[in-house]
Formats: sequence, C-alpha cells, structure tokens
Amino acid sequence: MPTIASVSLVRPLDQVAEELGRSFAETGFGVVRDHGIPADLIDRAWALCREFFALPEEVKRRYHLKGTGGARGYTPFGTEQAKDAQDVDLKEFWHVGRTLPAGDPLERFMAPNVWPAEVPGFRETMEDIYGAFEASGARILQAIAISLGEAPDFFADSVRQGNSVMRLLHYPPLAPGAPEGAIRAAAHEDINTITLLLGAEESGLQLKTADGEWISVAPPEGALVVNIGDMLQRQTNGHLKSTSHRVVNPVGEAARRPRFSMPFFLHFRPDFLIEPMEKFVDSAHSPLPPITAEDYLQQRLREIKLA
Ligand SMILES: O=C(O)CCC(=O)C(=O)O
Ligand SMILES: [Fe+2]
Repeated sequence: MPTIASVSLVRPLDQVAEELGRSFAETGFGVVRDHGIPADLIDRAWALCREFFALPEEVKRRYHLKGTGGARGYTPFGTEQAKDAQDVDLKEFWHVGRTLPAGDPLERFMAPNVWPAEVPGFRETMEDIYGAFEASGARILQAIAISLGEAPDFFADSVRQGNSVMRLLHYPPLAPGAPEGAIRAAAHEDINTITLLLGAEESGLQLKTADGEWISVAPPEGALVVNIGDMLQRQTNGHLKSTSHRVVNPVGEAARRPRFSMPFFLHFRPDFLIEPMEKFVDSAHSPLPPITAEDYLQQRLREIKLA
C-alpha cells in the first residue's frame, strides 16, 4: 500500500522535499502540517461558510451567475456533474477568485468577485484566507521544486498573479431522496497546478491508487491535504501524478452531519506556457505539446461543459 507523506512545514524545506516529492510522484497526494495558515483565520472562515450556506435557498441563488460556469459566486446543490459521472454531486459551493487592482490587464482572464451582502465580514476574511493559502502554496511549491532538483524559486514566476480559485464547499446531511448512486463528489482529477484542501478531517475523501484501489485520506485536525493537478502533471510529463479522488457518502451518525471543506485550486498565470520539463522526457515518456494555462483551462472546462 503506498503511503501518503505527512510533513511539517516548519522544518527546513530541503528536509521535507524528498519525502513530499516521493509521495506526490507515487500517490499524487501529501499531508502538510504547520502550513502557516493561521488557525483563527481558518475558524473565522468556517463560521462564515456556515452562515452563508444557512441562508435561504432563494437568497443564495441571487449569487448564482448564470452562463459563467460557476467561476465566481454561488453554485446550487445538484448542479455540478463530474466528467463521465452518471449523477450530479451532492454539494453546493461558492467560488472566490483573485481580487485584481482596477484596470489590471489580467481582468480579461479573471472575472470580478461577488460577495454576499447578507454575511458581514465575508469579503475581508475570504480575501485574507485566499492570501494565506497562496503564501502556503508558494512554500509547498518551493519544496516541490527542490524535490525535482530545481532551485526553490523554480515555480515563482509561473504562479505570480495566478488564476487561483478558492472553493467553499458544503455537503448537506444525506437526504433520503438523493438519487441512487449519487455521492458527495464523484471521482475526478483537479485541472490546476496544486490543490490545498482544508476540512478533510471530516471523513469521506478517497484517492485511487496506481493499482486502482480506493484508499481514504485522513489528515490530522487542521492539516492541509495537498494534491497534484493536471497542469503540474503535464509540466512534469507525468512524473508527478494527478490522481483521481472523490468524496463518498458517510454512514451511520456522520450521515446526519454536514461536511464543509475548502479547497484552494492554485493555478498558473493565464499566460504561462506549460511545457514538459526536459528531464522527464525520454523515449518511454513522449511529451504533450506546449499549451498556455488559459488555453488548457478553457479546453478542460469545455469538456465538462462549463465553458
Ligand atoms: O471536499 C473534499 O474533500 C474534496 C473536494 C474536491 O476534491 C474538489 O472540490 O475538487
Ligand atoms: Fe478535487
């Protein structure tokens, strides 16, 4: 059984890089403790998530921006369906993107955020935690760079003002009327560079091993679950794995509990050219052609009918 590394980010990065790099190459996943996102900020963000999702359905739906593929604001329960999945996912969510200075040239790639007027302080706290996720992600990318034999700042330019999205997720308690076979989140791979996830201590998250077996990911309280997305898999020509994962329905007591989670989908800059790193190209691993992060994203969103 492959093991998912669990590392503390207070240790020097060159001491954790190898273990983390091995875990990402074998399983696509790693657990990161002492990630630097302040616990009180996380607590405030959870409280605001609960407050928002407890609003009446018709109020939440005012923030559902039709025709934008759910890139910002609210996406109602039962909307998203994973690629190749038979049923919709049993979740609702809110997306926060980068807040750009007015007139920034990146505005053509990144829609402005919307904020729920009914939840005071939502904007401030969510912008703060977006920044904290980004800072933690930058350090994790440094560890990944070291593990790949590169300088620590190898990824720095490629993610500066990246098109990252934070998703606030609510899976309600299981309802008797749910379609047979529907699960909280059907198997999928993340499209982006790396994902930093809070909230996975509430059970349900599973990943698919190279042998095709589903195993549970059970981080300690407050830790991040980090996984490799398709864009970094492509840049490393398959060396780092973008692994299928899902959130299964709880049984027993847990079925009556909601589950909240907060993935931060860290993205490259839209104009970054994803090219396979030479060191991972050989006759057994032929590379995919270069593509910008934006073109790749649009291609993938079309596949899941969001663009
Ligand atoms: O809720 C979770 O634990 C995982 C969510 C997830 O994989 C996703 O939204 O891409
Ligand atoms: Fe995911």
